[in-house]
Amino acid sequence: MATSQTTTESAVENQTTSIPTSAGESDEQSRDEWTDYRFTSRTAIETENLDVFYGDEQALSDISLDIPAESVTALIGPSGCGKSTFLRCLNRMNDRIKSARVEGSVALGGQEIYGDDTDLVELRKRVGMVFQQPNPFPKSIRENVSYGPRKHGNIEAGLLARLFGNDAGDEDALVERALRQAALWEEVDNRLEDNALGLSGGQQQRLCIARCLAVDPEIILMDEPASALDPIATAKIEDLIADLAEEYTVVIVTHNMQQAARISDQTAVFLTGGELVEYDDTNEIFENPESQRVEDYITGKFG
Ligand SMILES: Nc1ncnc2c1ncn2[C@@H]1O[C@H](COP(=O)(O)OP(=O)(O)OP(=O)(O)O)[C@@H](O)[C@H]1O
Repeated sequence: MATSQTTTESAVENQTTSIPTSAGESDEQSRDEWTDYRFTSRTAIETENLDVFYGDEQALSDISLDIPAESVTALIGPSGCGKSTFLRCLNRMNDRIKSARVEGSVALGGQEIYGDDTDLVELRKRVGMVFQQPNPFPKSIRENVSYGPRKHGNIEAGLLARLFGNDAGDEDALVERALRQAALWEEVDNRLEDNALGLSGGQQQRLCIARCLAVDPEIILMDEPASALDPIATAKIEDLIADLAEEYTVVIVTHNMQQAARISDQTAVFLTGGELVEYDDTNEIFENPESQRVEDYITGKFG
């Protein structure tokens, strides 16, 4: 969790105190916008009236929701309903797609990210991303982890000092920390100079998570991070996600509803047409959904 962004954090605090409590707000009002007055923790991500188009095709329609910090939020829904598109809005990865047009607002810690003055490199450090297919660089395990901090000049610019205080070590300390956080250290500590492509798929995915953690993000976006992995590797990733949520805000796209039920605190259900149909505590979504369409989806009647 980045601790240097004092401005951001105070913005968050201001924002949190200005959110009305459930008293005085009807359920209908809060549900209208899927902004959450019941989750108690502070809001990490706030989207408002978010629309995304690819050319003339609308992929997301009027998405407003608040994502609480230091928790796991699952995005589920049938293929093509806009889950990945939504995820990519949160670190402006859609900017890289020529035909994509994003309208509306996304704020991180109260700070709008769709302004011309947003530093995209800084944004993507704050909001890391892990993809479906593990994609380590064809370099050593160590270089995979140290690449980001080196590229961004963080090692020299004080990331180590921030993470380790006066005992700031060196690159080794940063690499070890990230690999430990990604639950990979014990498996690779004696082969840090080996090529990362020699690791198993599950290890490669944890290495990609370590690479993301090494630049000290606040938010980790995961797009089906376990769908290419076997059940044992999947279980390790799921355990890791639970641990990460103690310190980071995790938003995960998954097709696996049992996985969403197991690992997430909140679940957002998108349905065809890029519509957010329901967003609630995960237990509510799976045990007591409000919408018939959501019930039909999670009971496998379509999708
Ligand atoms: N780069 C792109 N260019 C054009 N259209 C796109 C692009 N990416 C996504 N789309 C379209 O936007 C819609 C939403 O796609 P998206 O990948 O966000 O859905 P999804 O719910 O993540 O799907 P899946 O579960 O199959 O990964 C789909 O109709 C898709 O064809």
